[in-house]
Amino acid sequence: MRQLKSDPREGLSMADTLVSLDGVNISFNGSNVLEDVHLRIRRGDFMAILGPNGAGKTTLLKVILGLYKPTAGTVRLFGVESAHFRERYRIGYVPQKAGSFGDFPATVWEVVAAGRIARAGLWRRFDRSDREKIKEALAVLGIENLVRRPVRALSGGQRQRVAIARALAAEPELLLLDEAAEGLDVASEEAFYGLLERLNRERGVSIVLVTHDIGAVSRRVKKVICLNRRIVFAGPPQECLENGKLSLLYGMPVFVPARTERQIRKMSGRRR
Ligand SMILES: Nc1ncnc2c1ncn2[C@@H]1O[C@H](COP(=O)(O)OP(=O)(O)OP(=O)(O)O)[C@@H](O)[C@H]1O
Repeated sequence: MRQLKSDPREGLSMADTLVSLDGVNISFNGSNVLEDVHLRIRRGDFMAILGPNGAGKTTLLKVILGLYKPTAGTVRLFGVESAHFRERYRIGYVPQKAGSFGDFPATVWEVVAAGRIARAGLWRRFDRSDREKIKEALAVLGIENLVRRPVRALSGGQRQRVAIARALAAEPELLLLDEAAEGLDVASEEAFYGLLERLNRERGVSIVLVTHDIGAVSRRVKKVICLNRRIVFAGPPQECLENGKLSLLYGMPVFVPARTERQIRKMSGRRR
């Protein structure tokens, strides 16, 4: 296993670089979906990936997760080449429509406990520390009171929380979320992004989320990646909004209405 000690180009310790992609290409049926992607995800990052439909956002997450193998380029996870990386539990994933669960008959406890298997292993019984971590994940998401309920009987917002608690039960250092707020009403969406912000700030979980809603996330994320096969912009959200980068990304004028503090207070008030 090749373990890198430092990132010579940037003078940073690899301990701070959770994911690095260099010159990553991937193609399906002969057409390029990602081209020459260079990306660093660092400890403490809170990053949004934006881009039009079919831009390769989900593919990028799947490359990081090791689900897709790039046709060219290198992927390193926690300093280790992806093909040799064995500690997959360090990266949590909430896929698109993760909260749908269909008619799955499991309870909230069972679904969240299943997330712990990634860390505990399939062949070992849960010990006290596993159960504590499951309880903690439920508590962080504020769903301890739902443990006995079948997930299929929950609201969309509650199911999203279950999906995230399942990912958190494995104590990931990096959480990847793919359009996880889709289908939530505006107030639930605000609460959801607030929760991610707290996970990032208070628990030190690095977060990368794919979203179409720059308006909702721009106040919260520290960095925006604009992807359209290639990374066309990487920087602070304000710079992305001010310099017409989104219009370039989507190939048409884009106006992002910022939510005012008053609107947000009103929405939060409605939830109480
Ligand atoms: N396993 C696969 N086999 C073939 N083509 C694929 C596969 N996965 C993704 N693609 C193609 O790659 C392109 C990018 O897909 P991807 O899901 O990454 O886009 P996206 O930016 O997440 O889009 P959206 O915003 O619509 O979710 C699409 O044209 C898709 O059809």
